[in-house]
Amino acid sequence: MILTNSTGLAGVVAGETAISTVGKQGVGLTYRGYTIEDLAEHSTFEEVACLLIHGELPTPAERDQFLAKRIAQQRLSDEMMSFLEQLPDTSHPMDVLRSGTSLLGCWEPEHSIDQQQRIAARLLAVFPSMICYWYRFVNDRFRIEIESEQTTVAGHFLQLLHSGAPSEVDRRALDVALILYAEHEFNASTFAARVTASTGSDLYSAICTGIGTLRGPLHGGANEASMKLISNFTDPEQAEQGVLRKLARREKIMGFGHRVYKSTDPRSEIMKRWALTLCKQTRQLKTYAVAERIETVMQREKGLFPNLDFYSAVAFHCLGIPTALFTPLFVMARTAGWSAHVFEQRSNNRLIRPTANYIGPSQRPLVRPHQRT
Ligand SMILES: CC(=O)SCCNC(=O)CCNC(=O)[C@H](O)C(C)(C)COP(=O)(O)OP(=O)(O)OC[C@H]1O[C@@H](n2cnc3c(N)ncnc32)[C@H](O)[C@@H]1OP(=O)(O)O
Ligand SMILES: O=C([O-])CC(=O)C(=O)O
Repeated sequence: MILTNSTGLAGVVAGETAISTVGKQGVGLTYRGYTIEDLAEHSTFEEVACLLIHGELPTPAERDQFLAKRIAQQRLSDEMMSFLEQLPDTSHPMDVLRSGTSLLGCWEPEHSIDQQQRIAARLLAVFPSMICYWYRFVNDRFRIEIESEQTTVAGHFLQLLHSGAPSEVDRRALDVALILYAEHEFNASTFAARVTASTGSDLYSAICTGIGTLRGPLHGGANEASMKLISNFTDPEQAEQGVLRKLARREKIMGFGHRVYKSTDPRSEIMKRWALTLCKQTRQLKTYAVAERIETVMQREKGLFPNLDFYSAVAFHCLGIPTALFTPLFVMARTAGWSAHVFEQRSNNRLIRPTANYIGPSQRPLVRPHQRT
């Protein structure tokens, strides 16, 4: 038996993948051999989703076909809209997506593995409709029109949220964020989704597992926590003092550090440039200055660098996206990666079931209820 004392499975190789490489020798990220820098510069989220799900970048004809199908796949059934309207106003948006996914699994079940790619495409297309329909209903008491001429996740999401077509800069900024969020090897939510898939379960269940695991602040929830932190400060000096106080109390600063990357998260550098563009455009350079000062303090005091969640929070904020929808955006992107991993797990499956090092009491006689004191 191989025994590891690594808490949190840090550094443990738990399987093989041909989908992405994260931090080989501590740096860099590739999706199926393409660098994240190239994909963020020259590709779109829909192309990246095809790359992850089908294994190769689409030809222009395949891409157009994928986009054309999206319009129908974005639709919400009357039953789904009625369900979303009945959820409590206080629901956590991640619970809305997780519950919506479960229900879709009841209405459009996966009967056979041949349907897996169609279901992944449907989930990618329907998530912006689902979350925006619910959000606008709860906050504006308004039933939005789900039809939009937007053929991309980024465009559709922004159009439904703001009731108007986004500018090209805004749409592209969100598109790039989705590319960066789409896939990340054996991160906690993807690994959890693979465990679910390894039992022979359906794709909807694996995606629900991913959503539930992503929600926590140590993983996807960090983008919302980062924004809450940044919003506490009105200027860089105040931010420096606030972060120093938190560090003195041994509190974690969300949006910093990473399990695999050791000196930088390559996605953060790309997102930081977009955050600056958007802060300039919306005249929120104070917010950018606060974020940059937090980065400086974290580097100086802890040697820690921002991960993707930190500057994504600034960019999403400038796009007028409510903080509560930041982690759902992560879901919209990561569904591509989760799906690719489920397909890969299924293609060469063996039940994922490690063993534990028992540290409880040694065997002992049962004490009957009347003898217990
Ligand atoms: C897209 C993503 O999901 S990226 C991750 C998003 N999550 C966050 O941003 C949450 C904040 N960051 C963290 O909690 C961690 O850095 C993680 C969860 C990302 C990685 O965790 P691990 O590899 O388990 O590192 P761990 O939490 O053990 O930290 C190691 C040391 O660095 C410190 N540290 C790590 N991250 C931070 C942080 N953000 N703020 C302050 N200290 C930190 C820890 O306190 C610990 O210090 P100690 O050894 O003195 O106790
Ligand atoms: O890889 C991780 O542990 C977390 C992360 O950055 C991601 O899932 O994008």
